[in-house]
Amino acid sequence: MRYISTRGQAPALNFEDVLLAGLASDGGLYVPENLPRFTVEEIASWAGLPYHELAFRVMRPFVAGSIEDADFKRILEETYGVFAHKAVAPLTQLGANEWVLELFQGPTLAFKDFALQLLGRLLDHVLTKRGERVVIMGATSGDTGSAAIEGCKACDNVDIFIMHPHNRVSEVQRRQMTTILGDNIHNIAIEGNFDDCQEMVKASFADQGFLKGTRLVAVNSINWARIMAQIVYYFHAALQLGAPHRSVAFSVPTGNFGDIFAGYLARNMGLPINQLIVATNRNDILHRFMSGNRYDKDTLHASLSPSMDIMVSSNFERLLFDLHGRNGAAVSALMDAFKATGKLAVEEDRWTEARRLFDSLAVDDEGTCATIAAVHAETGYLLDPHTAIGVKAARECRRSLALPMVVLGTAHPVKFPEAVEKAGIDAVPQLPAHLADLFQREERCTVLANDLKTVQDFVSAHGNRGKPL
Ligand SMILES: Cc1ncc(COP(=O)(O)O)c(C=O)c1O
Ligand SMILES: N[C@@H](CCOP(=O)(O)O)C(=O)O
Repeated sequence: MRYISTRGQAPALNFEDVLLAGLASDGGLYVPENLPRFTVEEIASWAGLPYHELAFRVMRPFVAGSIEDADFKRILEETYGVFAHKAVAPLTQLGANEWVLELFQGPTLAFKDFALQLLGRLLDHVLTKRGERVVIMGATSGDTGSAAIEGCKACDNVDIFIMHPHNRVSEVQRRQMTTILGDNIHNIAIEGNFDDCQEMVKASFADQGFLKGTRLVAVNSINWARIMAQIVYYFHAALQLGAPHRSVAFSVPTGNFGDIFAGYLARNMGLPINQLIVATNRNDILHRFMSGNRYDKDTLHASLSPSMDIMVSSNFERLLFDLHGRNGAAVSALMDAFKATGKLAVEEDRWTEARRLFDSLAVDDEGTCATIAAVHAETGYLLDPHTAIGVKAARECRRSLALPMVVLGTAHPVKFPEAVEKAGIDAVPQLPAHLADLFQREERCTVLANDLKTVQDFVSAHGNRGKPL
């Protein structure tokens, strides 16, 4: 499998090189040159497989030629073996034909574990084979950071730098990152917002002089391997609900557009998905695009669903690439114009094409709390604020009551006690046993100004097991 850039100018890479990358050298994102497509018979034959075996079948075409089958099988079994639930991603029924896919059974209690526990193991495998050390720089609004640190903490060949917006992640999220101590783990609180952190990661890929020759790797969803691993659970959920002989709809709490883009790819690989709902909080640039063809930058607001406090949505570019007939020059021109003006719209027929599959809704904090409270009263089930936004959007935007609607349960409510309390629910859940002493653990974190050079100087001063590069 070869991977090409959405901007058409960077060299094509194989899976191993795309895993060890981030943004392409032309500023674009890597996508598979040709997407595998499975037949109805093939998909049907996967019903009932354990999660890691399904994962092998769905992802094998993407890694073939770079990772040996036997190694990949072993890595997948190890990755999903650490999840708390034996189904890995259990489905819980909320209402009539309405389900939550619990993606928070991994070690850091959010959907990021599905890709990042795998990414850490794949990096370890490839870097050990090559005898190469790398630096990772990642931006997090709360969940990617802890999952990436957990996934990479045992990798001898990695120094990982995670930037989060200072005071804009929940306390549980912050402690999940800052209490993992190791001389190759570096938490940075940036005096800015998530977009500032993400922009610094992207700018660092464009100019890597500060790394003095050490390779830079991404753990955010700009890294193709993140998206690849997230495709699997769409198959896992849909197969349990009658696919491929029946269509299924998904409502996806959305920020960087990575998770829902994985659903879009699952559909293009043959899974019958009839609707994808983009569920955002009040940071609603994607809802404004889906509902009115306006992708215009706005002020980034802090909300009760902090992981989705994102404005510039990385993976939207991957959708634009497909909407423009995979024409890199057209995407490059659009992205240049967006950088200059902060605004983007596409031709009417391309937007109509997107609307055939996607619907959207923006839900404010009040609507989020009301949904947590209503679902708790109806069923006793406690939603986290991100999943609550997905449920609200599913209920408002659903096209067919006859088809199953699956809401991606992207995080465990224990990570967001503030939203649970604001929803009027007293019984805030307990941290699971492996995190029970989280509030007693020592924290290590450096606060830095919202300034690229300051951050890059910090990375070059600590990028070799805490010592200078
Ligand atoms: C809990 C949670 N829900 C939803 C999202 C949005 O996912 P995506 O950025 O892939 O759109 C995120 C972070 O990205 C998250 O951490
Ligand atoms: N919500 C994310 C933001 C980063 O998104 P990513 O999927 O591109 O890593 C987070 O929790 O950090």
